[in-house]
Amino acid sequence: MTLLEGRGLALIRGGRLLFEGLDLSLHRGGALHLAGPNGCGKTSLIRLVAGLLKPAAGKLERSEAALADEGLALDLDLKLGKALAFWNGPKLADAMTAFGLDPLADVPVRLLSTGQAKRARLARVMASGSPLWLLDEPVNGLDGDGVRRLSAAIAAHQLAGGAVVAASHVALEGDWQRLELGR
Ligand SMILES: Nc1ncnc2c1ncn2[C@@H]1O[C@H](COP(=O)(O)OP(=O)(O)OP(=O)(O)O)[C@@H](O)[C@H]1O
Repeated sequence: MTLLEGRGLALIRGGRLLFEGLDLSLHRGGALHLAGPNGCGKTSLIRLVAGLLKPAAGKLERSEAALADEGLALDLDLKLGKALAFWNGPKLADAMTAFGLDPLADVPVRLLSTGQAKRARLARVMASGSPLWLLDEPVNGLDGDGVRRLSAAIAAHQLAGGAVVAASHVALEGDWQRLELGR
């Protein structure tokens, strides 16, 4: 079953054509790595897939999706466990454990370190139970343990029939289709 299908996509930002005639297709268990130089449009494409930007041309269909980007989307004044619970994700407990966040459940979000906050963003996506994960630079800020946890979470998600789109400057563990933008 297809979780993401884009045909003939074009995107203009700041008056500049970032891409056109772009086709995307992702099935259950699939993983798509968006690569390319700074400014080529990786984040913009993730945001387009998330529905936050409109294509100038083309058609996009997708399943329910969850996005982890630079925005934290968590209440800074709440304890992490409460802040994540706000999203009512069906897999919250599993997601907190998967990203090693259980010991931080009572720490206010505003006190989290960069890497801890990154783990929280990723846990929010996993907790959502959404079949399609959209991850913008998911490895940035993670330590080795965090990267391993992310790889394991992605592999388990794929095995369960989910799919992932990730924009990343670094190679990601596992079997990814690669889409090079900016060529
Ligand atoms: N809000 C905005 N308004 C206008 N132009 C924007 C906006 N955000 C980004 N752009 C432009 O869109 C282009 C693509 O940016 P984008 O962030 O998608 O690139 P990227 O491939 O993710 O880059 P990086 O590798 O640096 O993260 C850039 O030229 C950027 O200046």
